[in-house]
Amino acid sequence: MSTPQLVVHHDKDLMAQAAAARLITKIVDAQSSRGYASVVLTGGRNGNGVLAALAAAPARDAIDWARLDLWWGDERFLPEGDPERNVTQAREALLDRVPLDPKRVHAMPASDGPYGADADAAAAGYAEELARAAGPENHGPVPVFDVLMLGVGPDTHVASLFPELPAVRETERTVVGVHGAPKPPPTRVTLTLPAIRAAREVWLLAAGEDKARAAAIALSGAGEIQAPAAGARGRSRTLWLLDAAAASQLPRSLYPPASP
Ligand SMILES: O=C1O[C@H](COP(=O)(O)O)[C@@H](O)[C@H](O)[C@H]1O
Repeated sequence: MSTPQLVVHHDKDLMAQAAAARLITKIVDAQSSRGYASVVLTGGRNGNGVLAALAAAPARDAIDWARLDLWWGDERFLPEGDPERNVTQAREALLDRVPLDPKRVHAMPASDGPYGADADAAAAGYAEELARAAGPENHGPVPVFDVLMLGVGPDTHVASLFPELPAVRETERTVVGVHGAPKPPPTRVTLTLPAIRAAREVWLLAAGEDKARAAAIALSGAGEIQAPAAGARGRSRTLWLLDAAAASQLPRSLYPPASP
């Protein structure tokens, strides 16, 4: 697993634009070398900020949208179309504006979907979908994602892995149902740390003052059960993309100081 690297941008808009530019390059590179790219989206303010910046970037047309697989790191287990669902927000920010192949858009099940209100069954169904997409070259039950993005919550949660809850302790399954989440809605579906760690690159997004404590805790040696963001690592790269406000409580030794 890779050691976290940090990039600190001036403010959250710049952070979102820079992350979007970085994502375009990654997707185009993967499509050029392998024919397709595979990206895991996150919900939350920072994740949706990156998607909105991508929608506004002229270079977005460099992406072959029909050869892009989209997955989700977690979902709020609510009815289809609910405005709080991560996929609904992603559609609004970007997905409805680009020519994706609907078969490659792998939304997590809704609470009125094929598994009804059973979040554990929905999680098992999504795990099967991931396993079906994993080729023999992937050596595991999930495809090797090119980039997996995670918004960092003020309590250090990533995806729907909240401190001390059972989901963050999961070591076998790739997707689990979450019950009693401290942030609404209480019922969710999430990738687990083993699934997250299958990604080539994991990008943690943290912008805003309310993320400063979480970033400092996760990057200062906390355990992943107490601070799930600390356990989110990519195989070849773990990148924290922050703005100055979110980086304000980090020890200066963790990133180079800004130029005068
Ligand atoms: O509920 C969620 O929260 C986190 C972080 O969201 P933010 O608004 O505090 O940035 C998000 O990453 C996750 O996908 C989402 O379900």
